[in-house]
Amino acid sequence: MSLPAIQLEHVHKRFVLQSSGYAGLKGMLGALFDGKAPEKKVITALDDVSLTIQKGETVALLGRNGSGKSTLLSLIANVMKPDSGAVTFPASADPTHPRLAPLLEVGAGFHPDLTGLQNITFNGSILGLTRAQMEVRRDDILAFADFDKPEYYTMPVRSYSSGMFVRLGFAVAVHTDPEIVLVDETLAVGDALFQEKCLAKIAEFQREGRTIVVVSHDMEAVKKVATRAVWLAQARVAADSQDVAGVIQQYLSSLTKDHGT
Ligand SMILES: Nc1ncnc2c1ncn2[C@@H]1O[C@H](COP(=O)(O)OP(=O)(O)OP(=O)(O)O)[C@@H](O)[C@H]1O
Repeated sequence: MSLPAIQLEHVHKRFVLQSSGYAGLKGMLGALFDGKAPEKKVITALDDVSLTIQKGETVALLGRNGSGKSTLLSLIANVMKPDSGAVTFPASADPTHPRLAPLLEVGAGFHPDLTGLQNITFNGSILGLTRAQMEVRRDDILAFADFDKPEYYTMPVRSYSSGMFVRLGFAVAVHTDPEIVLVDETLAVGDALFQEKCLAKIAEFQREGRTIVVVSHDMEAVKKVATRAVWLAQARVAADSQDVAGVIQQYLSSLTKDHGT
């Protein structure tokens, strides 16, 4: 049996919110005058979640708003740490830092004052590739982003439209030879044509046997692309199976039950 691509073991994640009725300085002063400490609200986003994802699987995370899907993606993307438990990547050459394409907040690693061209190497280095590796990919990245005007390359990215920004961010992320691809479907990238191109790229990643984790509320899309579905409910895994249609059915019937119909 080969080593898993992603392993989550007994992962817990909580968020602590300070709530004093007022936010910021006003809240602190209010609390001082009232003589009361601000109240704390603890939100459990993930509660003892264990998952083993094999190389080449396309896993869809399903669940209602607030069930913990984005938190789970952020932990895999290493933008957040679990409070306890472990997230590792045993099949990767570096089991703590695999090559990831986090298609979550694309362009988040761009420096606003650098040009598009400079950001390709800058963002690439954040995603684990050398300058030389990014330079080889540069023309493909610019073509993928539909940057057909040379002035786009030399403008600082702070003057890009939001569409140009995410197109370049997406193009860089998908050209980093990722072992693991993380997709948040709420990411609306570019126009309909560009979205089609993104979906085609994800299908290519699947054919190449890369590991994909996708968060989606679009059950038809999940049925088409996922090889396994994980339903999160109230911060825990409620169902996990390669019978994707079966997990969707369980999830959807829980929604109808909750609405009393
Ligand atoms: N940075 C944060 N600070 C405080 N609470 C947070 C933070 N991020 C998430 N939460 C809380 O953790 C819980 C899980 O949130 P998460 O975004 O993971 O859910 P989700 O399933 O992705 O929801 P959605 O379908 O709406 O995107 C929610 O109650 C949310 O309010």
